[in-house]
Amino acid sequence: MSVLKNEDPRIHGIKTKIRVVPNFPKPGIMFQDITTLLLDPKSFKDTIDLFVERYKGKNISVVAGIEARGFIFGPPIALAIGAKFVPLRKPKKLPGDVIFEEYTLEYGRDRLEMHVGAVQLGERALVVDDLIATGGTLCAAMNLLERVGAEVVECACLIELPDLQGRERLNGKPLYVLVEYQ
Ligand SMILES: O=P(O)(O)OC[C@H]1O[C@H](OP(=O)(O)OP(=O)(O)O)[C@H](O)[C@@H]1O
Ligand SMILES: Nc1ncnc2[nH]cnc12
Repeated sequence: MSVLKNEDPRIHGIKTKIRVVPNFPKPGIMFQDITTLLLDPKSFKDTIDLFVERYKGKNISVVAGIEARGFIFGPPIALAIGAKFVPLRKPKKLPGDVIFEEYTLEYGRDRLEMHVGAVQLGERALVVDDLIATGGTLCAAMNLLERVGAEVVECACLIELPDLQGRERLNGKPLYVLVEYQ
């Protein structure tokens, strides 16, 4: 993990709680495991607090969380800033009418779906996930929101893998991350 100048002192604690598992789920992947962070209530709370401090008062009406790990961080952020939470789900999980976007991953292909009617024209949205790798997932999430006329204010992730240059797929949308893993 890199140490950034002037970074919030809580970030160091957060970094130490993320476990890196080599060769999972495939050879060559350095898997960033946030389940170890969740075992430490202080670091978990610090993570949520840092996002809430950034987004409170920014007039965000919807937090869109990406399945599965965006469902861990998105809802507490949404509650704390007074926004609704919209789950962006993997295929065939949502019971109502959906729109979908397909994308490629560091280790495969997938699709995200969103309920029609969950987000209205003109809403201000924050997209939340645990990690950006190639950026395909966040790009698909933003496309879903923009297709229904929402404004994506920012994407927020706990971890960025900068070597994979995922930011470049976000079409200039701002991305806020707490931790970079080189
Ligand atoms: O930037 P990208 O290359 O698109 O990759 C990032 C995505 O990969 C991981 O999820 P994964 O698809 O493994 O699903 P899971 O959370 O259901 O395990 C991670 O939680 C992000 O959602
Ligand atoms: N290296 C990684 N660790 C955890 N989740 C990921 N999603 C895509 N790449 C990942």
